[in-house]
Amino acid sequence: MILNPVVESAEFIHNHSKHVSIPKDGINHGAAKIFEAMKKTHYDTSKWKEHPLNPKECNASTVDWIFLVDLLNFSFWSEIDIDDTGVPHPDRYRVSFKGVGYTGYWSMVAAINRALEEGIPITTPSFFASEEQLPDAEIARIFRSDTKEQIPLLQDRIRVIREAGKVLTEKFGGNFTNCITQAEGSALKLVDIVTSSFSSFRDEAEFWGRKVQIFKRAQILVADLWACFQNESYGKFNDIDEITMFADYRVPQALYHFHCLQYSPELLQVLDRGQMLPNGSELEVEIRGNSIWAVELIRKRILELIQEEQTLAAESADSKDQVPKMMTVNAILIDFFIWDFAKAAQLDLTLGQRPVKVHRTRSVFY
Ligand SMILES: Nc1nc2c(c(CN[C@H]3C=C[C@H](O)[C@@H]3O)cn2[C@@H]2O[C@H](COP(=O)(O)O)[C@@H](O)[C@H]2O)c(=O)[nH]1
Repeated sequence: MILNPVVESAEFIHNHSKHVSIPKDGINHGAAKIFEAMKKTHYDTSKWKEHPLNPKECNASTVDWIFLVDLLNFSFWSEIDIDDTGVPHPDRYRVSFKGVGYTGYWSMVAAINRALEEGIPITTPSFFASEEQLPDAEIARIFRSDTKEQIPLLQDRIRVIREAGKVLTEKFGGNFTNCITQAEGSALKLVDIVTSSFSSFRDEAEFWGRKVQIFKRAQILVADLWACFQNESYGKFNDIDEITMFADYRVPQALYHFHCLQYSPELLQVLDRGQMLPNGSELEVEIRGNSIWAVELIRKRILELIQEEQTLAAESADSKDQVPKMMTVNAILIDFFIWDFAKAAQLDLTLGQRPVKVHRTRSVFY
């Protein structure tokens, strides 16, 4: 059984952190709230297809779509929209698709869907590998904005697109489904194949003299396959529960809101001033590593709550009653739930009783 290096890294970061800590009472309180809300909304993998921009069909071309989306799933915070309240600043980067204007993560997805509607095979690796078929200027046009702010890190996006297209074409027969086949049903093996084959997915840092793995985009790539295909076909994994939360900049903000993270006064000042945190810096690694560790603790606590419920139900239910089916809860569903909650409640997160801004790091890793 392969162990997830990200779990071990997260615990190491947690145990060596000076500016970020995890209050135990916060975990118990947050886990109870999240568990109740997940039960109420029957939060499971079927939610993935509900978003208008996520594909409804699940086949090999959906795998291409998920690969490209998670290849580009990084760095959407705006230099213009500094309040970031969820009511988008009119000038921040925005892409309209089917009459709806999208900002943040969804703006990138909207741009890809718009290109496909325009008949551009943007998700085909042999196409996006080729500068002849797809010049840089055409990639810039595909990610064009409704407003004066352009998509962040456009040149890096072009670079990672070319690298991924080249590696898929030269090493994996031009198709990510071949990577999935090589993983032989193991989510962790697929994360390992992705992070060792594509440098833009190798999201790790030096911390206290050792390498720590975060692997946010590689893990969310596997998670999106699992959620889309609902543990069937290209999304079938026998160790999916080993995947951790995805250390972005939005979920840490929500975890702080849920009292599951505690920040030092110095760190709070850095965030409040909107100071840039370099990728791999001590403060940034502490935020990301403790976010992963906090979700591991939340998951453990939720599994205890489910166990308590099952025992109670078994004791009180007489023979004919059906003991309620234990819902699947893993770090992926907790993460997706928190992220969707954070987007829906962004106003409250930024203006609430414990307002904290997202940390500002420019990086291709998240
Ligand atoms: N931890 C975590 N990070 C996630 C996602 C997603 C998209 N997930 C959707 C797909 C399936 C789920 O059901 C969600 O509906 C994007 N991100 C990250 O957020 C940041 C963008 O934020 P903003 O600028 O506010 O849009 C950026 O770092 C991006 O990489 C997630 O799920 N978890």
